[in-house]
Amino acid sequence: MVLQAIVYARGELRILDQTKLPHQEQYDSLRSSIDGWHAIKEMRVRGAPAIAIVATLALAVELETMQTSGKLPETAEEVKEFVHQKLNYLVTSRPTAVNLADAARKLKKIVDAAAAEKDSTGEKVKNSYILAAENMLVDDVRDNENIGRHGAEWIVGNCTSSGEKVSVLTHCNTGSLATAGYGTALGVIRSLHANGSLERVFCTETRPYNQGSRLTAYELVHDNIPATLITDSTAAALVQKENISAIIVGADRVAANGDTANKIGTYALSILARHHGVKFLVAAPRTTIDLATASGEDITIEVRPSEEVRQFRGVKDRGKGDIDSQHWETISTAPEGIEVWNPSFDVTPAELIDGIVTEEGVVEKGHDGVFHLSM
Ligand SMILES: CSC[C@H]1O[C@H](OP(=O)(O)O)[C@H](O)[C@@H]1O
Repeated sequence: MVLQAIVYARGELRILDQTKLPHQEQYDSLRSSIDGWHAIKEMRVRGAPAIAIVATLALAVELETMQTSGKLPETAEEVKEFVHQKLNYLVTSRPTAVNLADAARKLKKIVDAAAAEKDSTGEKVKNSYILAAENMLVDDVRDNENIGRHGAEWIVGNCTSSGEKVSVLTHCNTGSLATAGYGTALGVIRSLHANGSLERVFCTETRPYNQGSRLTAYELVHDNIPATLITDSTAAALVQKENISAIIVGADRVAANGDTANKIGTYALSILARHHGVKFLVAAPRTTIDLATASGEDITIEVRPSEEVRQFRGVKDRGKGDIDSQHWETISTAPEGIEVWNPSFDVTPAELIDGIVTEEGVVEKGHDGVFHLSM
């Protein structure tokens, strides 16, 4: 059965609460942009593409409900203004990933055009928004499958001698739980596995939110892909001792020069890769490329609550099938007095990135040593 983090039908949106995984599969209904904002802020849904899709679909559900309950404003201008206001609110949920801001920019243009049409109405503007938001959901899965194909071909062509299987290392979660489906870096890994080229994937636990041990491991077990979970601090020993052909990660924002913001710990992996002569790839749809941001220095890095570091959310396993939310325990692992710095992302400089895998293909640096990116 395909793993679905986002379940959408016109007027209805449900998300798999990722704070409960891997032990509990609970879907939450989102009925408004406020519901969407909180789901993203609380990381019940996370991952750059998934954040954009859930936020924009939450507003689509809100608009559809307004119409079915007779509360949708009559005029095109009023609905256009409402959409602008709600998108401006939604983009404040998390600052680093660019996909939501990119989607908001595109959707504002779409509703502006719909509102400018002769004899436009509130309903016409609403419909233009909903259709565009629904298309983004469909486009994301198609883009991820193309990313997977291009990335797998590149790795086989550049990281192995003919016929050899590859072992790769990945960080955080970039799969069906971070997107509308299939995934970006994990999509490349799925494609390697599907074409028989994957020996094994190693995934880091990705402290402090544990996207790797809780989410990526969950996806790999679900898909029966040969995988080994390691702590973040084991990565260097792994690359030193194992034949790792490539390290492949996702992205939250790729600046115009190729500098890439991704989950904290990514920069360290890029240094490790370069030291050992291992290829380092970033996999992301072009909606993650932000040409308006010149370099990584200009990317806002989200700093999250210190409790995420101090505390560890564990579940008391009382035997199969006996786990539910009341068994969740939050165990404090550090004294209150210690100061905590908890940046959720870091920036990997373009010079340490060997390729950026997009749905159009793998972008490598030119003879001038720089990436030439397009959106
Ligand atoms: C497919 S993009 C996933 C990207 O987002 C993750 O961050 P978070 O879990 O905090 O949303 C991580 O940086 C992944 O690479």
